[in-house]
This record gives sequence, structure tokens and C-alpha cells, in this order.
Amino acid sequence: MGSCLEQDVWERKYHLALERMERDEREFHALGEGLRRLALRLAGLARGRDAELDRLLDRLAAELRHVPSLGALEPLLEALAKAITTSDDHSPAGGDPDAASIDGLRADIARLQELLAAVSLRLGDMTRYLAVELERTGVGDREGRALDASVREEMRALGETTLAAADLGSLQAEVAARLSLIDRHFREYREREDARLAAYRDRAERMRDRVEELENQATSLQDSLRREHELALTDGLTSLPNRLAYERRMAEVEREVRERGAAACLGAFDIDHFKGINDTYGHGAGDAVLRIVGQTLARELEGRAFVARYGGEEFVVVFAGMGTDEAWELSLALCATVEKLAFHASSKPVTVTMSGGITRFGIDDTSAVAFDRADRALYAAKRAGRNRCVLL
Ligand SMILES: Nc1nc2c(ncn2[C@@H]2O[C@H](COP(=O)(O)OP(=O)(O)OP(=O)(O)O)[C@@H](O)[C@H]2O)c(=O)[nH]1
Repeated sequence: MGSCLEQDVWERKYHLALERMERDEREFHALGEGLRRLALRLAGLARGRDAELDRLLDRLAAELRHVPSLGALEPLLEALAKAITTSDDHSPAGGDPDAASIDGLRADIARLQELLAAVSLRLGDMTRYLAVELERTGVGDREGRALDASVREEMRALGETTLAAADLGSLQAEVAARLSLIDRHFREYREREDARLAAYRDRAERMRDRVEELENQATSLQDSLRREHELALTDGLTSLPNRLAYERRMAEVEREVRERGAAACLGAFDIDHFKGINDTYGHGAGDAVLRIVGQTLARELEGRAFVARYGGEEFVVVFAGMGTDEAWELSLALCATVEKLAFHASSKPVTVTMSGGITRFGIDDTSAVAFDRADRALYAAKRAGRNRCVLL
């Protein structure tokens, strides 16, 4: 079902979003770690060494206030790396005891540059994803924005803390606290989204059940309507189409003849001396004869012409798309087949015959006019001695 497919797609997207967020979360940790190490080393080594370095450190503090435009930090860190190199070149001959630390600082800055570029990219991805995907589902937009805002705030605070801490211990504690806050924001966000997903699933399931129930009801209603419809068009004794079905078929034929000039013939057939069968062998035997003759006509005409029980012991055959020659031959064959049916009563063979009146359906005919002509032909056949056909 459509709703089931939509839910699958939504869930797949949702799990993809979670995976992305978990990856981003790990990168935020790495970023925090990089910032912490940078802050420790800068605080210990760089401050007061060089006026240019101090100026750049002030700029770094200012830039960090605008996080997450992390990309802006890259050129600044490059300048910082250069300034440290210059500061190193100017150091007194004989070896600076801090030279090794400065090399380490330079390497840290380079690593941090890479890290910042990657995290900046991921942050952009994640923000876009939250905006587009969660908005598309119609839920979570507010939550996504709230998370985004709180992460920005924590990143900004992290930058401030890095440069404003009085001593290394408190700096470490502050950064750790900030990072764990970011952690918590992500966790809470995910928990809320999980709850939302569970509620969504539950609702979708209930909707699916209801839709299934309605579909079943509609199907059984359709079935019973179809059965009613079939019953209304079927003769109970012979299982042939009844007079109503015949009239519908004739209305179609009338249109085909009038609109497309199609050929058509109509035949009226009646079992001979049927009253005598009833009177001699009983009404039950008469019913059996009607049933067998009816089924014989249906079998002989299957796929070639439409047959219905018109009423009593009379049958009508609609030879749609057939000219008089073909309808005539077929009618004679029908009468011959009925005559050959092997009926028995009290172990004695009983011959049953049938007469038919055939007429062509003309372009100006109505079905009533054509039937009347076929009926007159039928009675002509009866008058002429029965067990025969007449074309009129
Ligand atoms: N057993 C049975 N008899 C039926 C049924 N419908 C009509 N009949 C009988 O069919 C007989 C028709 O008789 P008639 O119309 O006099 O004609 P016929 O005896 O067939 O004689 P011809 O048509 O002139 O050959 C009547 O006795 C009806 O009661 C039915 O469903 N079952």
C-alpha cells in the first residue's frame, strides 16, 4: 500500500539523518578536543611573546564569537601559523627552550585547520538536511532549528571560554562542560525524534488497519452487488440469461445496427407440445426438459450467439454480427440437436422437438418490432407442422 511505502521511505531517511548526526557529533567532539589543545598551548606559550601573535589571538577570540562560520577561521589560523614561525625565527640563538613546544603548536594548528574545514562542511550539510528533510515530513522543523541554535550557542560559548579562562584547569573544565552540553542537546533531540517516529508509526498502523477494513467492506459489498446483479439477470430454472438480460442485449444490438450498420438476426424458439409433456409426465419432468434444452442451446451457441429464456417454454437467440444465411443454418442445427436429445420417461424414450422463427434485424427495427416478426415466424413454423424453422 502507498501509506506503507511512504512510511518505509520516511524511516529510511530518518535513520540516514540519525547516522549523519552521529557522525557530526563525533566531529564536534574532535573539534572541541582540538580547540581545547590549541587553547592550552596558546595560553601557555604564545601570549606575550610577540605583539603580532597577541593581535592574532585577539582576532581568534573575536572570530570564535561568530561560530559556526568556521570557514573564516582557516585564514586566521594560517596567519597564526606564520606568525609563530616568524616569532620562532626571531628567537635568540643557542636554542629556545620553547622551540619544541612551538613546533607542536604549529602541527596542532595545521591539524585544527583541517578539522575546522571538515566540521564546517558537515555542519553545513547537517543544517541543510534538517531544514529540507524534516520540513518535508511536516514535523521536526521547530526541533531542528532549536537544535541548530543551541549548538551555535554552545560553539560560541566554547570560543569565549577558550580565550577567557584564567587558568588551564578551569579552561579544561569549562570546555568539557560545554562539550557535554552539546552532547546532551543531540541526545535530547534524538529522543524527541524517536518518540515522534513511534507516534507516527502507531498512527500509520491504525490508519492502515482502518483502510484495510474499509477495503474489505467495499470488496464484499461489490461482491454481493455483483451477485445480486447476476441473479437479477439469470433465469433460476435453466441458469440462462433471463428476459431482462435479453432486453439489455437487444438494446446494444439495436445501437450497433443503427450506428454502425452491423448485421444481426433474432430467433424465437419454442418447445413443441410442451403442455403435453407436463400433462403426461408431470411438471417436474417438464422442468427437466426446459433445463436440458436450455443448457443444450447455451452449449451449442457458446461464443457465437446470445441465448436467453424468454419465458415459459420459449427461448430467444440473438445472432449479433450474423447475416440471415448463417443464422438460418445455425437455427436448423439447433432444432436438429434438440430432436436428438435422449429423454426418457418410465424407461421409455421421449422425443422432444422445437420450432423456431428467424428474422433479420433491420436498420429501422426496434427490438420489439423484430421480436414480433420472429414470433410470427415461430407461429408460422408451428402451423406448418412444428419441428422446423421459418424465416420472415
Ligand atoms: N413445467 C413447466 N411448465 C411450464 C413452465 N412455464 C410454462 N409452462 C407450461 O408450458 C405450457 C405451454 O403450453 P402452450 O403455450 O399451450 O403450448 P404448447 O403445449 O407448447 O404447444 P405449442 O407451443 O403449440 O407446440 C403451459 O402448460 C405452461 O403451464 C415451467 O416453468 N415449467
